[in-house]
Amino acid sequence: MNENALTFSNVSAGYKERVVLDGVSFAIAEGEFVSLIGPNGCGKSTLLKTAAALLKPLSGSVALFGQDVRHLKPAVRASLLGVVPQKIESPMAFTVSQIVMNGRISSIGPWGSPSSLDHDIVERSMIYTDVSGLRERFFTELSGGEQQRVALAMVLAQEPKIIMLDESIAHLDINHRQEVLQILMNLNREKRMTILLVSHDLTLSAGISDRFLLMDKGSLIKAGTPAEVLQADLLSRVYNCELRVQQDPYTGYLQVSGAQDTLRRRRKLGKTVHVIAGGGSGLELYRRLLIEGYEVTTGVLNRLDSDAEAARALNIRAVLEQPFSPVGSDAISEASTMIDAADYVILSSVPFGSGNLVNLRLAEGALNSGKTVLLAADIAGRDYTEGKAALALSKRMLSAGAVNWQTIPELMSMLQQHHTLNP
Ligand SMILES: Nc1ncnc2c1ncn2[C@@H]1O[C@H](COP(=O)(O)OP(=O)(O)OP(=O)(O)O)[C@@H](O)[C@H]1O
Repeated sequence: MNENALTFSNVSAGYKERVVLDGVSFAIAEGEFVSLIGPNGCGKSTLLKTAAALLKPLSGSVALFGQDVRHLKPAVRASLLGVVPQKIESPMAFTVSQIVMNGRISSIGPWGSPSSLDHDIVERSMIYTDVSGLRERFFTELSGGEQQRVALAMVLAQEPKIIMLDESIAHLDINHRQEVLQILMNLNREKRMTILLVSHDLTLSAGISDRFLLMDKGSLIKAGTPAEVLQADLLSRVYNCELRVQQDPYTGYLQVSGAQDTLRRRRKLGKTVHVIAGGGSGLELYRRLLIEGYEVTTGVLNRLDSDAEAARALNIRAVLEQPFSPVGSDAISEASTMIDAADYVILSSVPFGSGNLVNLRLAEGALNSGKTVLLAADIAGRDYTEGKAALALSKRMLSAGAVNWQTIPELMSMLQQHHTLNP
């Protein structure tokens, strides 16, 4: 049976007041090649820093080959784990060969001098990563991709049992990326080196990984084979955009795409969407609708509402009412005119109270005049009106043909389908 190389047991970790990792548990067996994926800011680098004992867990524990990382002496830790960071800082004076020799420090010791074996290992690591031609150059004067290859050479020289790479191949050109991946795969297959690769290239990772770990907002939300994790619905939800997963007919590997054809669609669509929002619930909707090429109008909003500020910043026409006032008749008639000119009316997940219930009535009017109305689901938890009037109104609208939406990617594809069928 495989021993676990890395084990996270219910780990929470973060920075000062900010908790980033929230109860993360997983194990990576020795010899596995695992890709860690997830949107920007979800906590991937924080997870790596915690694994390398650069961050102390607030609770839970991290073990390397069964031993708590915090109890390992630095030299032992370096013999088990090497991390190639996103970016490495180096004092001006270090040359490439000095940096790579740093990888040997934990075995040489602070007062020792490199043996011929150390020199051989450094040489081999530089040859593997194609940096031996740069050996006398100062590290800080190298390009981003060259620096990444030197950082990898340094970690290879460390000869650890696990290598973790934090998007370290992102800056490499296509040739060097293939080479580095080949080196990692050879180390993995021939020397049973365990690899944990933080990656934003899901297709590339699908072709080389035994398993994926998918993170979102500090939690590990799915772990499994590429086929188990690379599910279009799941990825679209986590990355908050429309994604497609297909199998390459020649290699059988999974390919994740979507950006190109949505990009092609992103021109002016000649369709207007009126958004009923408030309290910040409209911001992401405005942003996504504009990017997709819709004309957007909004209201009625109170003047100091954060959605009113967002609409102004985005040049979105908005019907505004005085701060902290219920929606008055002038604003209602202005909003009705705006809604008449729109192709769709979308209600965000705005809370309803007596002051803005009229917005829901405006949407009902639009529905009754034949417009497509899409309501954010689960209004019950946001209904602060007397007698749950908003909930009753939304039920009536749903039975008259309004449609519920759950997530923004789902809403975007509903709109897309609708205007493909009704150009
Ligand atoms: N030194 C720090 N101090 C305070 N907050 C931090 C620090 N480093 C990261 N964070 C925050 O922790 C969260 C997770 O960051 P992290 O770098 O782990 O994300 P990530 O998934 O690696 O992102 P990316 O894909 O953009 O590299 C982010 O909200 C980030 O702003």
